[in-house]
Amino acid sequence: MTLVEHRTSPLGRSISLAGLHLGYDGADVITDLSLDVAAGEFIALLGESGCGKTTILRALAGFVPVRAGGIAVDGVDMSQTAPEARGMAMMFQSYALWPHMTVAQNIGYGLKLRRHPRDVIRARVAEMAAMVGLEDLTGRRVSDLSGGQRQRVALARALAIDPPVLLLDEPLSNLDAGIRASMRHEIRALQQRLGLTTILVTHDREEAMSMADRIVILQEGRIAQAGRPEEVWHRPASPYVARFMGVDNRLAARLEGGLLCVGPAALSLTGALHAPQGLAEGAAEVMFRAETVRLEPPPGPSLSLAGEVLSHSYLGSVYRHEVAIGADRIMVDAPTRHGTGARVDLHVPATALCLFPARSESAATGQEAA
Ligand SMILES: Nc1ncnc2c1ncn2[C@@H]1O[C@H](COP(=O)(O)OP(=O)(O)OP(=O)(O)O)[C@@H](O)[C@H]1O
Repeated sequence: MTLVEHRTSPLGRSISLAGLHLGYDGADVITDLSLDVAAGEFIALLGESGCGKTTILRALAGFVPVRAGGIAVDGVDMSQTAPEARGMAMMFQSYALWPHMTVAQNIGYGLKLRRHPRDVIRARVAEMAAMVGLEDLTGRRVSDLSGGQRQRVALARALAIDPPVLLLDEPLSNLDAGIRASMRHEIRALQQRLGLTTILVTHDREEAMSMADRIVILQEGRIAQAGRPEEVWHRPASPYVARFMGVDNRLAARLEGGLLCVGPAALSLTGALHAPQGLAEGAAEVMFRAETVRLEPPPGPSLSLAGEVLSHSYLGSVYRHEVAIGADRIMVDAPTRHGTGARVDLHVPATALCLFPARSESAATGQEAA
């Protein structure tokens, strides 16, 4: 019987971060961060290097002291609780395995620290090794394993102590692209089967999108947006989030009399085009993805722009063109190649446009886009 079959209810606990301040020495890294995570939910913390993702994870695990605010698990404050009493297992980017120990010794390490009887440890190690597909390698030293196998040992070790909360710090960043893709699915499937509350730190958008129930995008220690992958993808709350989610094209615009105007082009601000609440008339900016631009008018309303191709490159399934729109430059994907100097009529479907107040970088942070 496996670990999973023993269980009648999900393991995961709810986590509540309230007004959290974290930092090192004099400087605050995280300021006034609040976030509620449901039991069994998979959250991805996504953000640029240095924005404080790992600091949040380490504070949850009890390795970074809380300066102000609280960390509650199932409603019980844990901010002063010792790391080993928090019911959380952390899997580090480096895996932090013992190279001189065998796979079995590494997987059983946390159980040994907790002074479980030998036969219990032996049984649990066998169960965990089987769960991550390493049952034939339990006697091998970790130093003689591949990157993907080490990653599985680290995951098995983290899960062996039966943690209600799993903290993953860039767990896949040392793996090559092929293994990374399959491990994403494996970890996600395992997390769902066990019902673990999981918080993943990553700077990889695709990883966050493919694994998490909810993505929390951090910007300089604050939450820029938290939402389902579909929400942050289609309705980024700010230009920062939009760029982070791959919305690379940005053009200056104006809002005038219910119209969105970009140069000579105009589009009615109704129906498919969502404008942030309270967006005033006057200067604005519009953002969209290269792959949403069409060279033929699409069926619904669209913003039509005239441009000149400056350069192109082949991405495999499409050609990416750099196109001049007046003094601006945008990227446009097309199935066929358009040569340098070609004049092109471009159409961006209204549904693909993200509209923001002009120079709204900080002002729009954390606000709803639609
Ligand atoms: N032990 C430490 N002492 C002092 N400053 C630290 C320490 N650890 C991290 N920092 C600083 O805190 C800030 C946030 O670091 P953190 O590791 O949380 O960022 P991150 O978003 O996880 O970055 P990355 O994606 O590069 O891992 C950075 O400016 C970093 O230099």
